[in-house]
Amino acid sequence: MPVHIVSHPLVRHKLGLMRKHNISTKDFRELASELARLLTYEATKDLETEKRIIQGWSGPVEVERIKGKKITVVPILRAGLGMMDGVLDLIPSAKVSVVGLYRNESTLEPVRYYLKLAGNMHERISLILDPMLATGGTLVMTIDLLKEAGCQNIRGIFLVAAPEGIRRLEATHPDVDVYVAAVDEKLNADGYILPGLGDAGDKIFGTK
Ligand SMILES: O=P(O)(O)OC[C@H]1O[C@H](OP(=O)(O)OP(=O)(O)O)[C@H](O)[C@@H]1O
Ligand SMILES: O=c1cc[nH]c(=O)[nH]1
Ligand SMILES: [Mg+2]
Repeated sequence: MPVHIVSHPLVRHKLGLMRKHNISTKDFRELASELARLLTYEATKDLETEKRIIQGWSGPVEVERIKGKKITVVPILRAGLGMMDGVLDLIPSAKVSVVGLYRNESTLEPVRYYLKLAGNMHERISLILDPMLATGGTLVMTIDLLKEAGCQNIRGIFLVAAPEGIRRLEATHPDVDVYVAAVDEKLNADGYILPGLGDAGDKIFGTK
């Protein structure tokens, strides 16, 4: 199943705080980062580990470490940057691949303006970060770019998703799993999620 709704009480509580009208930039930013950290915990729970023996304080001890593919974190500019610190808290050695896309306000189609991916993408797990999955156009274009670069293991972390975006993801990239704090009701005529969070980029960067 490509959509995982993370319903931990801390996630539900923090998302509820983010929905408040007139929330401050500071609070919105802090909560976006905290939620990203919690969602990362879920999005990485199937990573394989391998056993090895190390010298512990009382002698040799068997420990585990993450095996195989390395993770690259993929924030989608701008708003995805607001989730990056929380994710890197848990995966501090991850390489960062930056995808710059904005949504054309009239057509709602994504427009690409920047791309800088880590090397050897075929060896990596991509963890896409964006607070909002609305029509899904931005996510689909990002996955297209990652697959073109050779990445075969892609997952995404979003704070809020719309059913429309999830349907589009399932139709185009059913191999990609997404982890979300909530799936909201629908999109409005301007392509904003209802009840949603409003414009997440503006709220994280304090622009209007
Ligand atoms: O699913 P979609 O319909 O494509 O919409 C979602 C995209 O829209 C927002 O970005 P926006 O274009 O506002 O850019 P910003 O992050 O610079 O504010 C959001 O952060 C997603 O990237
Ligand atoms: O609800 C939405 C939809 C797209 N982008 C946002 O920031 N919010
Ligand atoms: Mg925006």
